[in-house]
Amino acid sequence: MAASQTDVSAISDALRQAAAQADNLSISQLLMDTARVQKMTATHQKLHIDYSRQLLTLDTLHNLHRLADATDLRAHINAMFAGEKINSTENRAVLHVALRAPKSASIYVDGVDVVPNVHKVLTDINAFTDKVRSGEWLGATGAPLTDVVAIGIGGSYLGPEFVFEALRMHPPAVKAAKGRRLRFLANVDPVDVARARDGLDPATTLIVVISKTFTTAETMLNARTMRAWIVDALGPDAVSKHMIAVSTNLPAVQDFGIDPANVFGFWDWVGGRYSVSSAVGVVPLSLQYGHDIVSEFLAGAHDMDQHFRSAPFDSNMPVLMGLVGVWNSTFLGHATRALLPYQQALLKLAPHIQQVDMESNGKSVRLDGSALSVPAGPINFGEPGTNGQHSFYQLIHQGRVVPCDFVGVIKSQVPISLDGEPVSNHDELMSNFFAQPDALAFGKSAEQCRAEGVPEELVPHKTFPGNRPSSSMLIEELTPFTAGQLLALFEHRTAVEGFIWGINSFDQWGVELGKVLAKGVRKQLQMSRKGASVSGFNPSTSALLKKYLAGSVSS
Ligand SMILES: O=P(O)(O)OC[C@H]1O[C@](O)(CO)[C@@H](O)[C@@H]1O
Repeated sequence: MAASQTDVSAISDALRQAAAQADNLSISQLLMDTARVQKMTATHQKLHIDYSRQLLTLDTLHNLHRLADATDLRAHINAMFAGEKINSTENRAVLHVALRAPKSASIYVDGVDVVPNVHKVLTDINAFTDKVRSGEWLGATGAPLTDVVAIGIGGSYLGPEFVFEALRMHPPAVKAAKGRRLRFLANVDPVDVARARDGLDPATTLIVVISKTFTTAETMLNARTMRAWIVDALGPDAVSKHMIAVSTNLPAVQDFGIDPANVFGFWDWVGGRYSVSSAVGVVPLSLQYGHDIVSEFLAGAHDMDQHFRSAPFDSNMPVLMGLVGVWNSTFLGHATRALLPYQQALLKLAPHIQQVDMESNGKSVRLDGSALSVPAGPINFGEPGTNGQHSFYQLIHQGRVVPCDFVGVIKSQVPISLDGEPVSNHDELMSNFFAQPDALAFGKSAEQCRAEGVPEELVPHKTFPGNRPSSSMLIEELTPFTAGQLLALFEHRTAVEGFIWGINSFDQWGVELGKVLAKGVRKQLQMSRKGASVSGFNPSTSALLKKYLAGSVSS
């Protein structure tokens, strides 16, 4: 891709100069400019975003768009959709968009159209999950399998859990899930095993082992643990009825003892954290909600893919959110950003986006291996409102500056209105959604405090500096379709930022070292349980290990 380095440097210089003067800008004054506010909004179907509370002039926005052009953002997006191997350190295409493409589409990797295979797997999943849901597929005792434990971690867990929670109270999903339970088992902590199977009966439980590699230590130990639970209760032959898998590693699944007929595949061009639209999400979600609902979710994600691919950048939601992210992170130097959905059904959005964004853009080198000279991906965190208000909002109002992404829903999935209350419960929630961005932007001056009669010694404590940036997104209603749009929107925001920074957002070498060191510790614990002394570690780790071994039992 032939980005002009001269242009990029010149535009970056202009943006750096604007950032150096950003302290002179006042969000409250910028917000009085109606034309600017109108310009800094975008609507796509049932999604609307307002980023006018960013510390950003129209000139700077223009320069961010120039930066997008100079870094060949359009070409990068096209390369991703075209199946080019843009994950260069793993020599892989990045095609989660193919997972939700319609049957009529064609997307090629190494000269092979992948769309027919995607739909073949979807058809197989539909057939299998229909059988389980209808009671045609029975467990070893002849009982229907009403409960599902999905074992997986990272991308093989967080996305499916986000969608599961987003739809849990959506009335059609509630109806479709009647009589069924879906649990997730991610952590290798035995407490998580106990929590996942608490109250479940092996005779009515289906275990779905989800792992792209089928080598992830946590998932494999949890899978062996749950296999033992099934075998102890129902005998070894029960495994074929009670355990299925989702993986790209068929031989390893077979070695584990799962019937190859009950394995749903995907492909190396699906990154773990981008895999919720593959069998990784589709199998557990279809078991719970049925494939009609899951199809709507995929259609929503596809719709956002199309918007991302074809909308002009000045109305392209993922691009606009990405440009804001680059401005805040690289130019204004904000190390964090918060994702604050005012919607309990989105309680797992922030944990999922944490992985999508931080595993993707938590990088310090460019694609060519040279060191990045500017900070890239920020620390992402978040919590649903209003819970977060009673947790960490103190800091975001009066402590550090944290750019915030507020997400609100117009129509509640489960409206409640009580006689005698001034507003409905949802309006109460949304009062906070509208108030918080203004509290961050406008703050409260010492003069306002004094005018309210605040004692002088308390004035500094009760003053809010304001001028804190945020964006607000409104979604008409949270449905499978809009949940899919939302997922793809945040996936593509991350890609936009990574493309502009010139990093590889699709590898994750940073997770490897800790896994390797854990192997050495595991070996030491195994030997020490048989009496060997601790050796080969630094003094701090040795002392901690000895304390652990002295205080714990081996089981
Ligand atoms: O699906 P797998 O192969 O078990 O991997 C699980 C997770 O582990 C990672 O490789 C590293 O944490 C993630 O990228 C991935 O989502």
